[in-house]
Amino acid sequence: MAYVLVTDGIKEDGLQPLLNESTIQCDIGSLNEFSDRLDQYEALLVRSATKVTAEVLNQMPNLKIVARAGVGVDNIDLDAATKRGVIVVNAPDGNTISTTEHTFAMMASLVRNIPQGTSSLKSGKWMRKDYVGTELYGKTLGIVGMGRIGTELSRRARAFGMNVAVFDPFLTNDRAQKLDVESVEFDHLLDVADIITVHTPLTDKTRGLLNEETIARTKKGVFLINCARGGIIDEKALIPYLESGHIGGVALDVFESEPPEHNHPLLGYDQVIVTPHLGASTKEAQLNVAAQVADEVLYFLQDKPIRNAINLPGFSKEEYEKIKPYYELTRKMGSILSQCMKSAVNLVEVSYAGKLTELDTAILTRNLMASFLKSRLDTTVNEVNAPSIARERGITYGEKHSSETHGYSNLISVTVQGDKEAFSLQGTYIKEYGDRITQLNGFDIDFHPQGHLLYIQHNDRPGVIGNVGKVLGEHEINIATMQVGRKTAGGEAIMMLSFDSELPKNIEETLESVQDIVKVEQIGGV
Ligand SMILES: NC(=O)c1ccc[n+]([C@@H]2O[C@H](COP(=O)([O-])OP(=O)(O)OC[C@H]3O[C@@H](n4cnc5c(N)ncnc54)[C@H](O)[C@@H]3O)[C@@H](O)[C@H]2O)c1
Ligand SMILES: O=C(O)CC[C@@H](O)C(=O)O
Repeated sequence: MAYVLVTDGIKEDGLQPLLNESTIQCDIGSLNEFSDRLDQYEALLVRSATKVTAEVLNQMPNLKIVARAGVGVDNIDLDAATKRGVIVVNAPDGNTISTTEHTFAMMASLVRNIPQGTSSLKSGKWMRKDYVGTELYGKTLGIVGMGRIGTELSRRARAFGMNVAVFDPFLTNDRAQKLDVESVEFDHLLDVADIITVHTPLTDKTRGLLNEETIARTKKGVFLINCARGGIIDEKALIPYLESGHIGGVALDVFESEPPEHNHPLLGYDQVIVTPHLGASTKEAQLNVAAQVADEVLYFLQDKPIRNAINLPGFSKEEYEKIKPYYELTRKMGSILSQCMKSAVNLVEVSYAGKLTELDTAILTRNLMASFLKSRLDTTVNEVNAPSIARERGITYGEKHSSETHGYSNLISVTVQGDKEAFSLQGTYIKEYGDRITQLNGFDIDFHPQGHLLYIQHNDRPGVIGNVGKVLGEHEINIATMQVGRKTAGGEAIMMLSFDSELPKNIEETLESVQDIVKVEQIGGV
């Protein structure tokens, strides 16, 4: 039975895939309510209220996946999760339309004083002169961050006859042209926009993007909107410009601290309209994000591919199908390399050739590194934390795509480099034969990496192979397969033997005492 905890009132209708699964027990409530059982959960589903801190992760030693029913993962300590090997997934597009529509509604309300008019009329006044608005038609909307929401918003703004100027360092000219928007530098956007709306994540680069200095550059009467993350617009910086009348109005759905204090200075200004982080609060969005994360968690618990991991390279189902056969091969190669090269390693180089160059191989390299490190360390290592663990241990690794296929349709070549020695391995996947190791430390060889293996380096002399057979026979060890390889007659040679069962621990020493044998390594668990 897998235990899953669902918090923050994630919409139950969307959780059906998890609730209907007989091998999963889903508890619904808060971390506090289930504090005596936190150690049993493998999956945790949250919206934004639950703070998944390093401390919470420590209280959940069995946790393997945190799923955020929404986009922003700023309530999750990603570094701590990654270090622990906990996968973090989100629901990246389930609430895009709702948040776009909310932003648009905020913009329309802001320029036409709708909230102010509503409360004034409800308080018994009829103030038509005070609430003269501004048309959207013909105005320039400045969008900072042209991702999912920025893009959807630009379409709606164009439909309203607005000009759209966009700043996003990752936006290509081609895409800007297709979307019929003008891609501009940030300073230019500040100069030309009548309304500025931010749709970036909150990062070190975007925190305080609109601050005292940058707001000073904006047009007099500018309207500012933040339905992304509190802090992208510096709240304090707004005050002098609201006082002076430079800013025409501000619409905020998000705040630096949520909820904002009831005497928050911005709440006192009539030109400031606010909603309590309602961007994603529609029936449709909540159903979408709940269903998206429920599917992801279910797939994960069933060992199926997940698509929206934040701390793993993402790939589609189609890509996964293509990558699957090489996944097992890279796992085995990592394990063999780690066991053959017992000394300290400071560099791992992975090269992909043939069909593999058409794929996103980053996940394969992570898998290989995880398997390589796992054989050496006594901590949880997986594709998520392999990069940070390698860094911590001073191991640099990299991958490249190469044209050297050596006649195979696909080929993975790995070299691990230490201070004094290096070790290399090549492997391929052949549909009819499965995974094969085709070269080991420069020796051509061909074996299926499976079961208990013995790697022997020796001098190419008559009788060595017979002596190995004799020693193993004396220990009643039955050889399943044997492969030999050499570079030149009478020079260095290797043997790779496989066995049906585990070998005695001391067999390496016994074999190393045989004449002309240079080195023996047992390779287990492949
Ligand atoms: N109010 C809500 O309820 C609500 C709901 C959903 C999303 N959000 C927030 O909205 C924001 C946007 O969401 P999205 O789904 O469009 O994200 P997204 O990842 O699709 O888009 C973000 C865009 O910002 C751009 N960007 C990053 N750094 C930038 C920088 N320094 N300057 C300019 N552009 C930069 C990226 O290139 C990307 O195109 C996020 O902060 C998300 O958390 C809020
Ligand atoms: O859970 C929510 O309603 C907030 C969602 C939103 O901020 C997000 O980042 O997806």
